[in-house]
Amino acid sequence: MTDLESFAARLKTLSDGRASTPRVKDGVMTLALDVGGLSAGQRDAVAAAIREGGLTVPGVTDVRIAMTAERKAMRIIAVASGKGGVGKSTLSANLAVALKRMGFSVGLVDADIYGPSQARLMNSEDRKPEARDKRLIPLDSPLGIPMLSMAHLVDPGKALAWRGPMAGNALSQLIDAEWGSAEVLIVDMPPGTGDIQLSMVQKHKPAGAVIVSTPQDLALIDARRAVSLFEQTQVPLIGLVENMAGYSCPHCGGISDPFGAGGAEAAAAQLGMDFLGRIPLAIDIRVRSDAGDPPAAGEGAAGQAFHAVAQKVADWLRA
Ligand SMILES: Nc1ncnc2c1ncn2[C@@H]1O[C@H](COP(=O)(O)OP(=O)(O)OP(=O)(O)O)[C@@H](O)[C@H]1O
Repeated sequence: MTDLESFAARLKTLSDGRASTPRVKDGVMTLALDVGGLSAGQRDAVAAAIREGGLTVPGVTDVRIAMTAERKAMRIIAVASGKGGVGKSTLSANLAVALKRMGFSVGLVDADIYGPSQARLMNSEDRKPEARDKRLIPLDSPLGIPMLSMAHLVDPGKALAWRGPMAGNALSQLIDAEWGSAEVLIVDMPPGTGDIQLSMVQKHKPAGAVIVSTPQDLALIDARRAVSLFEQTQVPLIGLVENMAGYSCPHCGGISDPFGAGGAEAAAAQLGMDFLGRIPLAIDIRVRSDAGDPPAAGEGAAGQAFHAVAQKVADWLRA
């Protein structure tokens, strides 16, 4: 076996079968690398390993890699609620995880500029993204979902006192980052229906919106406001998710409905929207979210509820 042949055999492992057979001419090694489905970080790591390996082949002085990928246009899904604290971030994280498990190439943006929580939910705190050609490179979270949050850019616990345009610019930097081959970008929107939300929707034109609400009347009134923001901007509504529905007492097993029952499904029907499902109010969801371990990564009851919602979103994406 020649040195080049033995490198070609090693290349299979180095590139996970993504590289073509290398050719060498006048000391220059050339090969093609399929980077479809890889994040920018993964792509750079594979290319660096190939380059390093290629230069060990006697006579090779340069390694040129042509990266190829079947690029699909990335579709933004905005996850929104009229009011804060209803579980929009929890749903966004779990939706991203569940869609990835279904085979979608997913990215996640925490657009909640003033109260970012995705770094905690996805266990990627204390990390800083790099930038290339003035574009941010998303971080690879432990579950393999590239993501960006304001929490990665500012010191934890430091309050942001930004006016609308500054916050809007920061948000655009997160959305316009180097998302590589991500086909779906889940954007956890800031709560409310003000200027920041409107500018984001007008500028980045989400392919669809998922609205989250608790079954409570007040939350539903706010959810209607979010619906109207997307209707006014002609963003298709994928559907409504009812979060914190039906609490199962871990002691007696009885089910209670602290925020009422069935309100969100009725509201979805009134608004002519699809109802995407119900996520129970469960201690497990709160505990796992705080621990950076999204329930959708597992098989438990809470995970199943998120998977059922994600399945409807996947059907919408494929339709
Ligand atoms: N179904 C649920 N069961 C139990 N706890 C939940 C559930 N959904 C969310 N929580 C908890 O409620 C709190 C608020 O959730 P989350 O941060 O997702 O809401 P949010 O709408 O994104 O809030 P904000 O607008 O402030 O960012 C978190 O502590 C979260 O763990």
